[in-house]
Amino acid sequence: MATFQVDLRGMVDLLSRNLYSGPRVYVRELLQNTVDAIAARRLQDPDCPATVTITVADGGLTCRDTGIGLTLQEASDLLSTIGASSKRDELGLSRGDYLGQFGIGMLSCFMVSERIRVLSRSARQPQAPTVEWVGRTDGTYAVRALEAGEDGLDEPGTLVELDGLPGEPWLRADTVRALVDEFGSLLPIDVEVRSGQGGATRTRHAHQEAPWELSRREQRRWCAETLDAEPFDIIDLKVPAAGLRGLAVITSAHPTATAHHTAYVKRMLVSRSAEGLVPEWAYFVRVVADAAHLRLTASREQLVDDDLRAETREAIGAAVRSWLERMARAAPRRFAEFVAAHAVGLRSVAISDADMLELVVRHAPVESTLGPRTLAQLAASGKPVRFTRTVDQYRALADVASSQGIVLVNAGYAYEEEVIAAFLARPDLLEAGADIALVDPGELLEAFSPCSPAEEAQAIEVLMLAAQAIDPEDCEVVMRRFEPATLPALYLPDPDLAGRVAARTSTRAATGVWSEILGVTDPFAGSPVPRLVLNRTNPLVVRLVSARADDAVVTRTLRGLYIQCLLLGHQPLGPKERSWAAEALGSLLDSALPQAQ
Ligand SMILES: Nc1ncnc2c1ncn2[C@@H]1O[C@H](COP(=O)(O)OP(=O)(O)OP(=O)(O)O)[C@@H](O)[C@H]1O
Repeated sequence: MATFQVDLRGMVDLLSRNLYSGPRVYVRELLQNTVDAIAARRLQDPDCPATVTITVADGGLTCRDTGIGLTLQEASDLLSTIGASSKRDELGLSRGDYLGQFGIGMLSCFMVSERIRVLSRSARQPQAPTVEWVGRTDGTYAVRALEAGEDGLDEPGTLVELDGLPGEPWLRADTVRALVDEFGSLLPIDVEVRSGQGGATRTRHAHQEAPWELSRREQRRWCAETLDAEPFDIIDLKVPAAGLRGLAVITSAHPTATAHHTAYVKRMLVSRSAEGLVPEWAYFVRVVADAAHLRLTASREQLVDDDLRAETREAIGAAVRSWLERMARAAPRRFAEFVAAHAVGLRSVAISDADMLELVVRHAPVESTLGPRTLAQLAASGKPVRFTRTVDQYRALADVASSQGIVLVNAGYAYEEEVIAAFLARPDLLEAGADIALVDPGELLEAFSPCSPAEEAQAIEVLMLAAQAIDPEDCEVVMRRFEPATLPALYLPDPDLAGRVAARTSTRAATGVWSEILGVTDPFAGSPVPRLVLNRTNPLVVRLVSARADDAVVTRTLRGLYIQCLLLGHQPLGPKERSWAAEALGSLLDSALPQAQ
């Protein structure tokens, strides 16, 4: 049977240049091999030295470790076969003790060097001579045992030598130091970087404490420096199935911001933009963690999207949820602060996420005429609850609704109405018998007491004048008795006013032409218009209907009341309404000032 032919140069190119996000990862692959080699040597000699020395000189780099080293046979088999690794068991499964598994990491060095030279002495065969392996980007290699008298290694371990491409910036000493810090700061081995004349400049790296090993105060400082933000809170994370230890940092991130998590595996940095570690609803969480058992992609730059990662995500979600629940119970003020900072985000997620909806319904208060209340509390209040679509409607109707025993909810802020709709569609969350609906001005009007026939008769002239003073298409003026008596009039806007006005305007424009041709009538002509309800219990209204004032005065008063209601309800004023406002104010000032002599 024939076997695949491999174009070696293409293969080397593919695995070195195209697998990784950039050349910088060569430092990580070198470090990782040293860590694995030291781990392997420790299995037979727990007290063996654990040091790595990286020397940057003459445009090249060497990396010397005190690891297990390689025999001639191992060097031929493992370094010369793409995909061969000593870090898998007989069944080809990755071994938990090691970081490597794919047998390709070394090839990443070809991104920065045409040639890789490895000198190695096996700790298993201390008497054997040093082995030399030299590989090139064209896929050729040579392996041999050094002759007596040749410059080999004095002690077991491995030295990897990279020539460096001419002018290669990734091999500059400061870059190498930064990369060692980036990938290896938490590693439990001594790493030294030497540079300058005779390796005179020496810096020590690694051995740093991980963020989750620091005190809370240090963790906060770490967050401020690394995540560029003061955390709202920090949660300790432990997910034994994934061997995960870390922190969930609660940030003020926006739901649309991409969640970047920092993932380490066995204390080696995998990624600062790891994905899939928290459920979508927890968009405000940034995870910093080490997860020994999570699988990595071959480039080792992302976590594999598998069942274990999903299980881990669930567990982290549960930890965040119980943090939220705990805070809602034990520190309501702080919780309110959190909800206020994330109100829009939490609600936007709640619309499509059942768990978040439950949380929002139970813990996030909305503005209501009873004060700030959660939707769950309102549903359990036993009172009719009506919500408004805009903040202005809420302001206009709040007092009147309360006096009618109706609880009014302001659902005028982003996503509030959608959250209420989602809540109403969840019978499992909704209290039986809860009465929650969109406010209907007609319903409010019906709840007002009608005037007596005598009062009606008395008001008939004023109401007829009203139909001339204010265009009935803009607003219909009616009279009722209602509380509070201090309120002379109430403006009941159509809950869908904005949409209706826009539709009517466009229909008017269309029907202007079409009604003539097709005889089409304005479909909005019969729809409910906003109403101005005069309050017969208010002394000013009583005076208006009982004193036979001049028509002009009645007109001005009615328009004045109308403008006052519009302003109170933050309704927009058109040019006509603005001129009425000026007129009303002008006549007020006029009557207040003494007449000129
Ligand atoms: N510093 C070293 N000391 C001892 N053996 C080494 C060293 N570097 C590489 N090796 C040997 O060479 C093999 C191939 O290394 P390479 O970095 O290509 O792959 P890997 O580490 O096994 O897996 P991965 O591709 O996941 O990194 C290793 O399995 C190991 O046996």
